[in-house]
Amino acid sequence: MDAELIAPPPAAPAVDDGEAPLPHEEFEARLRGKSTRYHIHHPFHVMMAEGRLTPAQLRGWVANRFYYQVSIPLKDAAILANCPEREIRREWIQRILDHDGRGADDPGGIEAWIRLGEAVGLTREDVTSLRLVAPAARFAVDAYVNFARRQPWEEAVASSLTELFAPHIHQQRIDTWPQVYPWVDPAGLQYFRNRLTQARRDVDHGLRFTLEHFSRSRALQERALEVLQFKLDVLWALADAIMLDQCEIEIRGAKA
Ligand SMILES: O=C(O)c1cc(C(=O)O)c2c(n1)C(=O)C(=O)c1cc(C(=O)O)[nH]c1-2
Repeated sequence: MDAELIAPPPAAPAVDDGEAPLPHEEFEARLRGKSTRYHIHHPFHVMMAEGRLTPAQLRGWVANRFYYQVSIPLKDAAILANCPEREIRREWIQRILDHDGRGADDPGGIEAWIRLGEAVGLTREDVTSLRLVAPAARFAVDAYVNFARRQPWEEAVASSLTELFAPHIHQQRIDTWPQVYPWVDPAGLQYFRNRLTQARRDVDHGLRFTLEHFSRSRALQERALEVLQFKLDVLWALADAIMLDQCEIEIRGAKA
């Protein structure tokens, strides 16, 4: 099954409708203005930051989110496969290495997420087997990978720009978890620390490209905003899926 249905409609051709493109500063402000729809505002993430998740719920989030972690390199490989520009590929390939790792000295983000799993009390096998991943979480993440496979690579680049807002949520976890979840081994937070610099570097590149490429017409700029909204919806749907999964587990537990 794939999750194509929640992807936005195919791109409209970049017609010159007479409206001038927004200046870069204004276009960037519109993209950044999408932060109000970021999953940091989702009730599950609000509860997480306030320390209101039970250990089982926090473990459920880590286990489900692992499916996003292992899918990001597939999404980035789809962008590489569709992109004929060597300069872009040279930069973009770093993202795959960040997650997959470069060898023993740099085991990469997927390994760091497994260690986060261990820090919250899961086993490596609990995480890597994907047996705790809810069906709707898979659907949300697959929609993102399928989008990158099927849509123009330039749109897939723009869809990664939710990372504009990610350093804030990573920093929030680094700041709050030691107080509100003192039972979590702090070594497990290394994933979030690594992402602070990696996400900023990714965003520099992705934003520069998006501002240039999509400013060729006002219609293209609107399309970039639509694509960013699609990705925000993927993250929101993923949080919905995880929250509902935790409710279902509790209901089953109460019945048992
Ligand atoms: O923990 C988060 O809330 C969060 C959000 C996002 C995001 O905004 O897409 C990413 C990440 N983390 C992340 O760790 C990561 O590596 C990442 C890559 C991408 C992407 O779209 O290419 N998003 C994100």
